[in-house]
Amino acid sequence: MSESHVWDEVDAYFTAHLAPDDEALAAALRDSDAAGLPHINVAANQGKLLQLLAQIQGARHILEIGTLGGGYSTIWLGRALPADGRLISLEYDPKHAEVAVRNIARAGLDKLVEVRVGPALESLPKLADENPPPFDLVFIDADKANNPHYVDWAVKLTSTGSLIVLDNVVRGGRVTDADSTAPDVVGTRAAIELIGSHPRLSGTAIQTVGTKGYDGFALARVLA
Ligand SMILES: C[S@@+](CC[C@H](N)C(=O)[O-])C[C@H]1O[C@@H](n2cnc3c(N)ncnc32)[C@H](O)[C@@H]1O
Repeated sequence: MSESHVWDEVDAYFTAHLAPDDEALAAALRDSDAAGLPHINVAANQGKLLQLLAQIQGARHILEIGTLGGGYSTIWLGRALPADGRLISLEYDPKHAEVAVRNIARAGLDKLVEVRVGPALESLPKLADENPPPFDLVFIDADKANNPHYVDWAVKLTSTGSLIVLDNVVRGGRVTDADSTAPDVVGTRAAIELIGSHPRLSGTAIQTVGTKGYDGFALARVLA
């Protein structure tokens, strides 16, 4: 039996009052489960944070790297968009993408959201070749080893005032380990240090605790 923590109850309380799942979000998680996909989506109150950040940005163009099958964060973010907005979500695994596309359609977001299948480092240059309008918000939540490359691409595909959100930056505390050779730690450290030293980024990182355990995220604003 898994241990119960006080923060699980606190998250349940916050979520019930501030970020309850509706039918489309609950069904997305159910379908993702039924397809045997891992439970590595953001928590509901984190999804609501992403939605609020997109709304605060007045986002019309959102880029997500790492869709998963629920399309769960995608749905939270997609709901922040105006009717002429656009969200492009990049997903490596065709099975994840297939389940996500169904969930996104059930949430009524298929006109606004496009899931592109393939390794993000191949999808990103293709996307750049299309000369898209700058993305107002980029949510990075895929393979952590490539985090510095994703931050780099995010800077290229955004403009002054855009927001970059990088998820899961704590790595169970291992992010402090400069000697680590674990790809997720090395990638996350490189991304944090890139944000810290980049002349066009102003960022911070926050540790969190909740239903997803001990975790954290970084935010970076794109400067002129
Ligand atoms: C943590 S999950 C995304 C969770 C999702 N953002 C949510 O909160 O609902 C990470 C996803 O990134 C995908 N991924 C892993 N490596 C990738 C890559 N190189 N390019 C694109 N997607 C990748 C995985 O297949 C997985 O579906």
